[in-house]
This record gives sequence, structure tokens and C-alpha cells, in this order.
Amino acid sequence: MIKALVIVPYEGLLEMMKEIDQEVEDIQLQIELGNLYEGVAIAKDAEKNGYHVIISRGGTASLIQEAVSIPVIDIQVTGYDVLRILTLVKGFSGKAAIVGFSNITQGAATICKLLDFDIKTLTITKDTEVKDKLTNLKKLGYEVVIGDVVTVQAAKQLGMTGVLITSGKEAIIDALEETRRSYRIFSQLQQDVFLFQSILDCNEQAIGVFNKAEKIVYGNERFNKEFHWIDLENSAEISALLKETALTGEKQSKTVHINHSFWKIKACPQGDATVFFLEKILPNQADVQEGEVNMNAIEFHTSSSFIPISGKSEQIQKVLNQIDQYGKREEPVWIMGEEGNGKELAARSIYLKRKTKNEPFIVLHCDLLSTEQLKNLMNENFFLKYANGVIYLKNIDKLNSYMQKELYKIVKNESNKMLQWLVSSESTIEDKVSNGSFHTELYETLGRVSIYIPPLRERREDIEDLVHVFISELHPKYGNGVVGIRLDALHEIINYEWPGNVEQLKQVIEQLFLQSHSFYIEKEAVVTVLNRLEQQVKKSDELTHIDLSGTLEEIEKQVITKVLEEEGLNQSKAAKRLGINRSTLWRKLK
Ligand SMILES: Nc1ncnc2c1ncn2[C@@H]1O[C@H](COP(=O)(O)OP(=O)(O)OP(=O)(O)O)[C@@H](O)[C@H]1O
Repeated sequence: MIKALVIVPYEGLLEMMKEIDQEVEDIQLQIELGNLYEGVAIAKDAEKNGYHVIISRGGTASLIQEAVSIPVIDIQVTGYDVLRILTLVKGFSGKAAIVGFSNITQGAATICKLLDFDIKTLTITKDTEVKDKLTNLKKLGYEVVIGDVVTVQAAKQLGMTGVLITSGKEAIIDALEETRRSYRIFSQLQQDVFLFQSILDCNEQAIGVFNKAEKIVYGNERFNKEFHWIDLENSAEISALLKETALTGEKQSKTVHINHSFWKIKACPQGDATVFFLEKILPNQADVQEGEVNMNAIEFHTSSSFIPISGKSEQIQKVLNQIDQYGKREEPVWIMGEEGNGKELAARSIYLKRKTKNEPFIVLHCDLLSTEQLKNLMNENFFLKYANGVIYLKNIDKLNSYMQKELYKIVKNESNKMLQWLVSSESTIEDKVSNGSFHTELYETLGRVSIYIPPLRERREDIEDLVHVFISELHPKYGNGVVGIRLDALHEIINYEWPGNVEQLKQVIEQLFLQSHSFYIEKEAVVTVLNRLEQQVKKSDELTHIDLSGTLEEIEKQVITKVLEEEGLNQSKAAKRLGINRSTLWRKLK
């Protein structure tokens, strides 16, 4: 049964509606008297109380339409209604005019012309215009005014004769028919909305919609669980993102720190609104884009899983002690050593010891960061924003002298004094400082406390442990094929020079693991791989010819192999240079 509320602006209509109600069976009609804003208040309550449709008339119907989201049916002024009134008014002696909204005046004007009635028609767009229009008419000698309730009330106040255009039975029957039709469409739409809403609620992403005024008008279940709308509406970062999306009319992405977590936001313009798709950046998820900053130049980690530092050498034991000691303090720590020998691992271990809540670990890859990007970070107040976090300046020695100066300003800035800096560089940093190619004060400020990690070839007693750790780490990744390494194979590995240190050892073990057909890594396989590595290092200085006669896939493979060789089989570096992730690199090489 359709539940409809009828809000009528005058008594007569109320009576007629009651009469018709007796004859209608499929619509439950509740009839109330209310003109304009009184009518709106009644309609709002009705929507809350589960009415399906509202029926009203003229200006009252228009106002209600703006205030509720259920269908509002307007009892139209029919030709019969106008004709009835015009016939009535013909009997009046004074000058007459029709004043009302276009739904009344348009039809009336046509009928007056057709029947040659001398009645003026005036159209209003707002009820507040009525009084002025009638005052003018009065000055011009008009005595009779025909129109809706507002017009008639105003006419009476000005001492004119007001004649109400009443609705006849036909108009009401039409309105009831329209009610049935709208209800059918609306209930179908409502079912669709429920369906889409439940689909959106099942979505893992938080989805929210902002209107033009930057107010949230919709949030799916995840969105409402994660955020207080007011927090997002008051966030300067969100507001900037909304403005940028509106200005460009294009999709924008940004990583924003909200409620102690990082969220990757995709903002999509949708007419006047902007739809936000928010994804929480999970712990250890790397390569997160931050505004215009190069994807690879910055990484956020909200929590970092603990990777133990393996090695029984005296040197590694010393490193572990230093990590323990510096982990208890907040001062900057400078970690030195050759590439791939565990500097970042040491930095993460210090961070984990210092971290108390959800402070982020932010890695700035100084070798990938451009001057422009550093400027952007400064303009965005990036460092101030993450003031409670730990910033790891990876390979700081790769910054050009301009960037070193800018960085020094950032480090010295009073507002950034809460930031905790961890730094890594080659062990030759002190030479660079003495020969003037590295900023002395920057080094003195950040390098008061340092950790030196010696190259793997100087602590060969660590290799055996590392090999076993890496084999065990490969099991969850590739299944459990290889369980160990033959002693003679291990000796080959221990005696190798490892210019790329632990990182290179890790890559080689992964390669041997994947190539192996037995449970143990054999000496022959090790020798082959290490020989190939040697040759590749030699060859990488020569210009390798890439054969362009093959298919695109073959050429791609050659390029990847060449880059991989140039990076000493370091997959992470090769993948980074090629702008792909490591699993894609492996897939393409298969
Ligand atoms: N002592 C260790 N025990 C276990 N794993 C290690 C150890 N040292 C390094 N690793 C592993 O080797 C890889 C390279 O280490 P890391 O990235 O920390 O080196 P890095 O010195 O920061 O390298 P670079 O600065 O050249 O990128 C990582 O996967 C790391 O987990």
C-alpha cells in the first residue's frame, strides 16, 4: 500500500480530498492543511515517518520539493480549473489580472487569448514578488486578482478582490495517478540504491563523497568506521586536494596522514562532487606516492616488521650493541658502509627500538630525490607534518651541494627539532667532508654519533648464517624445494669478494634456490653463477650490443638482463632503475 501525505493549502481542497479518499483503495491518504513553510515542516516529518510520497499544490509543492528526498506530486492547475475561474470572473465589473507562478499563468494566458478575455497575466518566480506586483496593479486600477493562496492573501491585504484558482476533481485524480507512477519508479530506484549501497559497503576501500562546499554527503561503511566526517572536512590537506581536483577536473592522488595512519587517496571529480577512494597503507608497503614526489624517492612505513640482523662476527656484534645503545636515545645516527651491507636494516632496528606509538618511518632516497622534489617537500611543510616520525636519509652523500644546503636548513629549523634523523652514506663520507664535496655542518650536526658496518668480505664468518637465513626466507615465497647448501658450495660462497655485500649475496642465493633441482645447493651451480657474475662485472664496462631483430619481448629481456648485470645482479636496484617491481622483473626474465 502506498503511504501518501497530502498537504493542502486551503480548506476547500481538504474537503474534496477527504471525499476522494473514500473512493481510493490502493493509496493510504493522510490529509493535512498547510500553506508554504508550514507545509514544508509537515513534509519533513512525514519523510522521517516513512511516507512514500507527498502530494501538494503550487508554491507549497515547490518548496517541499527542495526540502525532502521522496517524490512530491504537484496537483496541477488544469485547463478546467482556469476556465472555471475565468468564467466566474467574467461576471465581475472591475479590471482583472492573473498573478501566479508559471504553472498557472501560462495556461491561463492561452485560454484568455483563445476566448478573447481581457485579463492581464503576470508571472512570478518567488512568492515574495507578489506584493510588489499587486501594488503596481492596484495603481493601474486593477480591482480583481486571480491566483494561488499567496496571491489571494496579498490581494486581501491590499484591499483588492482575490479569487482563488481552486482545483477540481479531475486535477486530484490526475495527481493520484501520478502518485502511483512515481511510487513505482521510486521504489525500483530505492531497491537499486540499496543494492549499490550494500556493494559499496562491502568494499575494502573507504569511499566518501564531498560536495562543492567541501562537505561530506556520503560515506560507505568502512569510511564511516575509520573517520569522523568533521575531521576530514576540517583538514587543510583534504581541502587542498579537493581544490586541486576541482581545478584540474582530473583524478588526483595523494598520501595523507590521518588518525595515526597513512592513507592513499584517489580523488575523482564527479560533476559537482568529488569521490574519494581511500586505502590504508599497510605496514611495510613501499613506494607510496606523496603528491608530486617521485614514487621511488619516498617510502612510508607506519610500522616495520622486525628483521633480525644475522652474523656472529665481532664487527656485527659491535653494530648490534650500538643499535641497542642509540635505540634508547633520540639523537641523529649516521650509518656508514658500502652498498647493500645492511645500513637500512640497522636504521630500521633503531627506529623499532625508539618507536613507541605509531610514528612513521619515512625513507628519503637521496639518490632519487630531485632538487625540485626537495623544494616541494619544503613547501608542503612535509617535515613539519611528520614531526613525530623518524626520517631515514638514505645515501645522503648522493645529494648535490644545493640540496645539502637546503637540507641543513631543514635540520636546523627549530620547528623540525622533534624529528628524529637517521642517515646512511658510503664510508668515504669523511673524505668528502675534508675535500669540501660534502657540507661540513650538515655532517657535524647529523654525524655526531655513527655506526660503521664493514663490508661482507671483511666479516666472512657472517656468511654461513646469512645463507641459511636467506634460504629459510625463500620457503614461504617459493615453496620448500631447497633445504640447505653443500659444504664445498658454501666455501665457494664464503671465499667470493661480494662487492655488492649482503644484498648481492641475498640475490645470488635466491637465484640458486630457483635454479636448483635438488634439496641442496651444489658447488657446480655456485661456481657457474659466481663466474657469470665476474664476467658480467667485466662486461658491464663495455658497450653491450642489444640485438633489435627479435620480438619486443626478446628485446625487453635483453634490456632487463643488461641492467641487471650493470647492477651486479641486484634485483632491487635493477627493478628501481627500470621502474618495475621485483616480481615483474622476475616474470619478464622467465
Ligand atoms: N646482517 C644482516 N642480517 C640479515 N639480513 C641482512 C643483513 N644485512 C643486510 N641484510 C639484508 O640485505 C639486504 C640489503 O640490506 P640493506 O638494504 O639494509 O643495505 P643498505 O646498506 O642499506 O643498502 P643500500 O644503501 O646500498 O641500498 C636487505 O634485504 C637486508 O634485509
